[in-house]
Amino acid sequence: MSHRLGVLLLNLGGPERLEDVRPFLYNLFADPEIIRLPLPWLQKPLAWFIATMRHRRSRENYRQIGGGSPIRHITEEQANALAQQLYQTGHPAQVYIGMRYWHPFTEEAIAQIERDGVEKLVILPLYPQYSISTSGSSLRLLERLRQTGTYLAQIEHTVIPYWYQRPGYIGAMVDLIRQTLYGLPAPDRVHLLFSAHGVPRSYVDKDGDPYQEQIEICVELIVKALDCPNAHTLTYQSRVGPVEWLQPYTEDVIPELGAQGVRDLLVIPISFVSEHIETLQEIDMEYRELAHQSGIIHFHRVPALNTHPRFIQDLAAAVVEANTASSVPLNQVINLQKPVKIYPQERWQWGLTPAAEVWNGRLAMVGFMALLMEMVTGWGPLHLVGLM
Ligand SMILES: C=CC1=C(C)c2cc3[nH]c(cc4nc(cc5[nH]c(cc1n2)c(C)c5CCC(=O)O)C(CCC(=O)O)=C4C)c(C)c3C=C
Ligand SMILES: [Fe+2]
Ligand SMILES: [Fe+2]
Repeated sequence: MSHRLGVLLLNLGGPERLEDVRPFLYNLFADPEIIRLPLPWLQKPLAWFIATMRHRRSRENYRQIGGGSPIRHITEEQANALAQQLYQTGHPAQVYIGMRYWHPFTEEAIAQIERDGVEKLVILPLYPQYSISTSGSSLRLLERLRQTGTYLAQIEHTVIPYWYQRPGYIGAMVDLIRQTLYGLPAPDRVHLLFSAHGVPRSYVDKDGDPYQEQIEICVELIVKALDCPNAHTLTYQSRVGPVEWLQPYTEDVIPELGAQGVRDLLVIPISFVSEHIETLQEIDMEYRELAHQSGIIHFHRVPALNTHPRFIQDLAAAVVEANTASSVPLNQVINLQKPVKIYPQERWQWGLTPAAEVWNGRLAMVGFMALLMEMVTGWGPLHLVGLM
């Protein structure tokens, strides 16, 4: 029995034009998986506020990479390559893209899946490692869409929650690293710097986010398969906001390596599978400049996988395996992450516990004073701690 198969690729999305930056940032910060507030009613005003304060700086970064994010374009190429690979291996499927914070939105993808009459859906986040803030956020949105009775409720679905350990993906990464490394004039002098996107430390320590563990195992698998004598370090980049994120920070380690005498550095972005602002601007521009200031003479970066054939073949294989194995439903994936604490604010809403009341009072006062102060003076605690 053959079902009409669909594959839904999940990704973050990015602004396509400079005018999109502010509404994109609003969508991102309005997501409780990205900023976790104990008070649900503060989420949207705060998102508006941060988007308003941050968009100029963020827009300047997007301007430096040509006026918008390439993430949609590249994800579309990945979707086309995946559809072609599936077709050629005898598993024809329609491939859809559902972005979390920009077009094409996940809701739009589900509407198209309905129009096409897809009967079985394989859900594939384009994040190799699972984080509450990325795959978790998208899957939770889908689960909400399922529970509210959209077309998703009527069809069979299965989730591939992470795939950081798949030999095909590891092999594709090793291919790309070798290509870049052995294209350099003195490969044996090169220090390998694996740079993963960070998350707040509390996601891992308090909420059980498996992200850090998956990143660490992934890097070890790559290093083992790479089988070369070069020294390597794992760091975390792109910190936003006041709280502590996973350490060590990329921007601290680059000067340390320079001080230790490293002169040749190869940066390997590890949590992204397509080029986007954090590779093209943060690594290629900011970290390059930092490296040169730190005495590192030769600074290079391994390109993102994009449509690397071995990578696409492995995604196709993962889809076929998921489609033939017993299905992994959305609610099971989300529950699997126990004791992950997701949407704490929903819990706050239900119970007017003493703790909630104390926090309500306390935070309402402090929060509003701070917001007012910033709005009036343009300078306040949020500003100081670097969210903007
Ligand atoms: C594995 C990848 C990613 C993780 C983990 C992640 C967590 C995370 N991100 C922010 C804040 C921002 N992210 C932004 C853009 C952005 N982030 C990722 C990936 C991960 N984020 C991608 C692919 C993109 C899109 C890039 C593009 O090309 O457009 C932004 C906007 C850009 C900027 O202003 O710097 C913000 C802000 C948080 C707070 C977080 C974990 C809680
Ligand atoms: Fe991010
Ligand atoms: Fe980021």
